[in-house]
Amino acid sequence: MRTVVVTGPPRADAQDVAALGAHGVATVHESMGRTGYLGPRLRPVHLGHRVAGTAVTVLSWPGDNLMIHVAVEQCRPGDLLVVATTSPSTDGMFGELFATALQHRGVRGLVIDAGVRDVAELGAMGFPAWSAAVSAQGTVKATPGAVNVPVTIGGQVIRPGDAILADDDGVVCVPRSRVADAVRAAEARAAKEEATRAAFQEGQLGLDRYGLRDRLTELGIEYVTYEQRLKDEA
Ligand SMILES: O=C([O-])CC(=O)C(=O)O
Ligand SMILES: [Mg+2]
Repeated sequence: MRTVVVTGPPRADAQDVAALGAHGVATVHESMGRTGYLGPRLRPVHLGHRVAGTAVTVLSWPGDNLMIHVAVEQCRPGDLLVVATTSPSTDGMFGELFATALQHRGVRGLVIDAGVRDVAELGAMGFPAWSAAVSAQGTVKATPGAVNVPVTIGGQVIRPGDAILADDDGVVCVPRSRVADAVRAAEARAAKEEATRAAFQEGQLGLDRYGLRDRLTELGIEYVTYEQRLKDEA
């Protein structure tokens, strides 16, 4: 593989990314037409974090974290490191030493389609990470890869500078050119959900609020009393 390190790619607008971070992953994913979600394999290493940042991408050989070291130098405050491997791997490519270096550079977190280790230390440092695995398996620093090229995780293409939002529900990628739109859409959805929440707190049913009773009729779903059901079964 040819080693490519792309320096200084344009990032999504910092204010838009900050506004995105006010919303949950599910809200943003839904409001973008159910796109961008990296899938359930990417799990939070620790619960309770919600971060939004701009992607610095890494394509690494499995079991080799050389390119993560290269990528650290490319990171700026507000970035979020996104690591993919050229073939599936669960090795523990990332731990508290990397997190220390990234924290020093103002990096908001890590998304890695492989393993992390030093889980207790990452928790104590408050460094947010989402990974496909937790693994103590050590790795080498030997093989070329790429930094700041498009990578694919969970079927989603992540380009350098895209906005990444991650929380307890997982990770969503918003293309750099769509972040402002995504914020507007998320705000609209959040307002709609706020009204729904208030209605549910008052006891309104989803069946009525969403007009689902007609749907049940269309689907031919019948209501039968328990007694009738017993008779029918007899
Ligand atoms: O050094 C490594 O290979 C990964 C690790 O454990 C760390 O970053 O602390
Ligand atoms: Mg370590």
